[in-house]
Amino acid sequence: LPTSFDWREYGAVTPIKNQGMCGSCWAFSTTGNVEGQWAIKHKNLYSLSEQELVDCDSTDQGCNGGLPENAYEAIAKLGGLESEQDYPYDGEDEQCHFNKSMVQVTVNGSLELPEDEIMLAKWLVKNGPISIGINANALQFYMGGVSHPFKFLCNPADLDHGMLIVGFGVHTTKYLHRRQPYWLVKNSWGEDWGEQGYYRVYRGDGTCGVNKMATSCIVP
Ligand SMILES: CCC[C@@H](/C=C/S(=O)(=O)c1ccccc1)NC(=O)[C@H](Cc1ccccc1)NC(=O)N1CCC(N2CCOCC2)CC1
Repeated sequence: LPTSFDWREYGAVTPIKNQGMCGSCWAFSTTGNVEGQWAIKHKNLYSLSEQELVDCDSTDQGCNGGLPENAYEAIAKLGGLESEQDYPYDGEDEQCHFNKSMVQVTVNGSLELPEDEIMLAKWLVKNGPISIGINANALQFYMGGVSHPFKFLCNPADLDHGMLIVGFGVHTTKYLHRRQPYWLVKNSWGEDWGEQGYYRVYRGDGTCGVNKMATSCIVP
């Protein structure tokens, strides 16, 4: 296992997006995973439509929340995902205007990944970015660095936010030279949030439940 890895270096990650005032984090977590899986398998990176999921995935609740696993299933049932430009994001629940002839990518299944963070890192290096559920308590006040809140402040059982792990690394603290393994996580709250839109969270002790609901789609 390498010390660090970053799928952004391999063109498998689109720029940071912004979900606005809509609880569609689950849709961004889903498209981020599908974008990565497709790019790695087909060698081309497309920005994919979250709005299609918000409007047309009837197994989830649009701006009131959802689960990536439901979304993968919905994409397969609908017949695929349109591109961001063909079905642009509006950040509110709208009438579904999915056009099957405009489908950019398709999905034909999904995987639940192990909770073991070493196995997750190995899977990431081999296969690509991973969709996760996480407890977002530590995100409200995150100003950068490696987030490692106490368990009672970030209950790993209370997952409420969908995000995307795109890589991992180790941060060595300046003064005490303490090694902090971290996950590099893509958020969907714009580039002004966190570290240019990204979140680094401690890797190795299930912080905030980062390992509790790791999934990926399977692309043909
Ligand atoms: C109101 C929806 C909020 C939204 C994220 C919004 S957010 O804006 O990113 C944010 C998050 C945290 C703090 C502040 C802002 N959260 C979700 O969509 C989260 C994302 C998630 C949670 C757990 C694992 C993976 C992904 N999901 C949800 O909120 N869900 C809604 C309830 C649903 N239930 C399924 C069983 O039947 C009853 C309904 C499950 C998914």
